Amino acid sequence: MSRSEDLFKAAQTHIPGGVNSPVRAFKGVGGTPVFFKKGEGAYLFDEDDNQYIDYVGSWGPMILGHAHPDVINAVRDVLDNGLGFGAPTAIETVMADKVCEIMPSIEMVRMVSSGTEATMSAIRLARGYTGRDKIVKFEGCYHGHSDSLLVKAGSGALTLGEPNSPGVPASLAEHTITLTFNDIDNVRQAFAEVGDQVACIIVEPVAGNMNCIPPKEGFLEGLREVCDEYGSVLIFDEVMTGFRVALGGAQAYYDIKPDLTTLGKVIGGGLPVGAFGGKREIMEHIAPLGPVYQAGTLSGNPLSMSAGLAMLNALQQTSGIHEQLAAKTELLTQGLESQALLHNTPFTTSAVGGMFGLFFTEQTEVNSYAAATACDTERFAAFFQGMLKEGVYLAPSAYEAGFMSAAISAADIEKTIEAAGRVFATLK
Ligand SMILES: Cc1ncc(COP(=O)(O)O)c(C=O)c1O
Ligand SMILES: N[C@H](C=O)CCC(=O)O
Repeated sequence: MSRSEDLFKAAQTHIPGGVNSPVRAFKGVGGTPVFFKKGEGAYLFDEDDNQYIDYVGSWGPMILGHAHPDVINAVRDVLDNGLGFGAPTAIETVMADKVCEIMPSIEMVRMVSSGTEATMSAIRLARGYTGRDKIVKFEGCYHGHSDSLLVKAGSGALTLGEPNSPGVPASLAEHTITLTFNDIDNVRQAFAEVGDQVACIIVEPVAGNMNCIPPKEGFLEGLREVCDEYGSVLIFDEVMTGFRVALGGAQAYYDIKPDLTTLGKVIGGGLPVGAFGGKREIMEHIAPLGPVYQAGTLSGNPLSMSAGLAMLNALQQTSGIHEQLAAKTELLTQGLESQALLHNTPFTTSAVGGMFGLFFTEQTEVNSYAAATACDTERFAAFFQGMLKEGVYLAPSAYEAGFMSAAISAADIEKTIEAAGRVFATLK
């Protein structure tokens, strides 16, 4: 790790905390962040030439594994034509058609450059469409770092202990109502009081930014009902779950139709992309069709569109890929649970499709923010460091989901489980 240590030291001179996104700093697990130089299939290679089985996948987009030839070649094919024009290109329509085909709740879609932009724009659209200011989100859910959404947020904000970020004006944060994920009674109660002022509910249909917490049966259905009753817009933030838990995302997996959907990660094949889309009636309020302004110089960038389209085509054309991802995730989580049991470590897991969670807890199931934040984060940190030494790269925070890729083999999973056995044996 000596080169990573040197690089981290050098990075801190001109980059705040030495990283360009806070979770990368390893504050939740201690030690020095690993500096990577290459990814290939299931593996990452660091600057010291160590190899790791990767269960982060760039936080989700590398669903086919790193440097997948279809994606790399798609980028190569358009590279020589120029990197962007700030004007329409044909591939944007192909992408829009593909997204609408895969997710039928989306009748129109607008491309942006990150998940943050997607959720920020969807919220503005919901406000503009309904003429209401208040929004509802859930504690521990993360929807990027726009002001309205950095209230009781998950991911790095939770890892660093700042779920309510300084810098967000109180006069803006007061419009964000934060409720309890998986508690539909809490939602009904809040709507009984102020429902007619609520522009939208935004939710991660599978919460992946406070570890990985699947929705309880009836929770998402309840949100749909409440939004219908009060005329609020239901936004599924599928930046993580889209094209991952099923080709059609969590909305296909749970068979619930949101009004708007936000996308990111997979849709760019690893390049910076986001998107938001949904009902035509709502999307027609976006400029230039309607008055709600939203724009982006780099939106629909040809490289990102080509990479994303290659990814979506590969996912669509590889039969059974999501079933295989789910089966491999199950193999991993069950194997880890067995090893933990063998070594008397209180531990449980969650899994939805190609997403999973690891919890150091006596509880057998973790389905709330309170339960997730009651888990033993010190043990998680020790486990993380042990696994890193064993050549397994997990998300460097107890408040992040893990991601399976199609490139990870049964043999890689077996190696991971054996490594975990050795690490569990060392945990106090
Ligand atoms: C569910 C969810 N929404 C939104 C975002 C924001 O995406 P980005 O980091 O691309 O801005 C993320 C990840 O960061 C996410 O996991
Ligand atoms: N949880 C985030 C993405 O889903 C982690 C990525 C980041 O903030 O750098």
